[in-house]
Amino acid sequence: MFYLVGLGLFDEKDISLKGLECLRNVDKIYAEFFTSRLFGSNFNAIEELVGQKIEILVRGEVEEESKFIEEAKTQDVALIMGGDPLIATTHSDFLVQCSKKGIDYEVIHGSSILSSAPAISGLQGYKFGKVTTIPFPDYNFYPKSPYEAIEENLKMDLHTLVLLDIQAHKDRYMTVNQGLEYLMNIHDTLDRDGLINENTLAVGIARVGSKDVCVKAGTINELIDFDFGGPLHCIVIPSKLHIVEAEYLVEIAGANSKLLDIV
Ligand SMILES: C[S@@+](CC[C@H](N)C(=O)[O-])C[C@H]1O[C@@H](n2cnc3c(N)ncnc32)[C@H](O)[C@@H]1O
Repeated sequence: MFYLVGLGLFDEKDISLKGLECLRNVDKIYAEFFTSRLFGSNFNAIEELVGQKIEILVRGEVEEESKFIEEAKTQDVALIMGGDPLIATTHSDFLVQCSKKGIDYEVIHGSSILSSAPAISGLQGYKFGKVTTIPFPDYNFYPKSPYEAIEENLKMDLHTLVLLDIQAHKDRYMTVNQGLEYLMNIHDTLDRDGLINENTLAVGIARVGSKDVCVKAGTINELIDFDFGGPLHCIVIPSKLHIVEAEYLVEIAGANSKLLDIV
């Protein structure tokens, strides 16, 4: 049997009781931490909680080799990861592989950044459009697509959740500041008036799921040098606000109270 188990957002206490029961009973546990990571936990704490060793896999071992699927023919094997296993990851492919090979499987969901970041931003979940991710730029690689995705959402009065790149093998986790800088660099290269500029309202969010969660709203100009603290970070770019959303951003997320005059 093959189990896909989401660990949730921040530390080992975010594992559901169902997930914990499963992990205490399987023969083997593998982990991938390149799609997300629990920053409030260390690996030993998870091993101690589930009572057995866990093997961490790198991206190639997960996406190309998938040896855990073969092993699941004869044993109970679990693959664990941060967040929800089937949201913003390619892990649905493992279920397809299991189905084709006649291997039973079960998914144990975890809290996902895709619901928790919109929730803690105070904006209405059903008013979010396409999610986008800002990648770490590289030589000849600086895609405009994240900027354009936000623009498309803004044109339809939809908020945007912006995820930020993780390069776990290099221990690099993009910050809100780097993400906003990326958007401003794209803005500066446009030969037209882009919809996102330094006066655009943004919400920087850090460490969702922890007691130390940070939710700070302001213009890009105000947030670009703000210290959001340790990882993980993401950004929300709000579109047209309802008064209830604006009140939350002012009261909870420290936005300038002038926001209430313009909704
Ligand atoms: C690919 S997504 C994770 C998807 C995961 N399967 C899920 O359901 O949450 C990873 C990105 O989400 C954001 N993220 C994940 N957990 C976070 C957290 N606790 N606080 C803030 N941002 C987070 C970061 O931008 C990170 O790079």
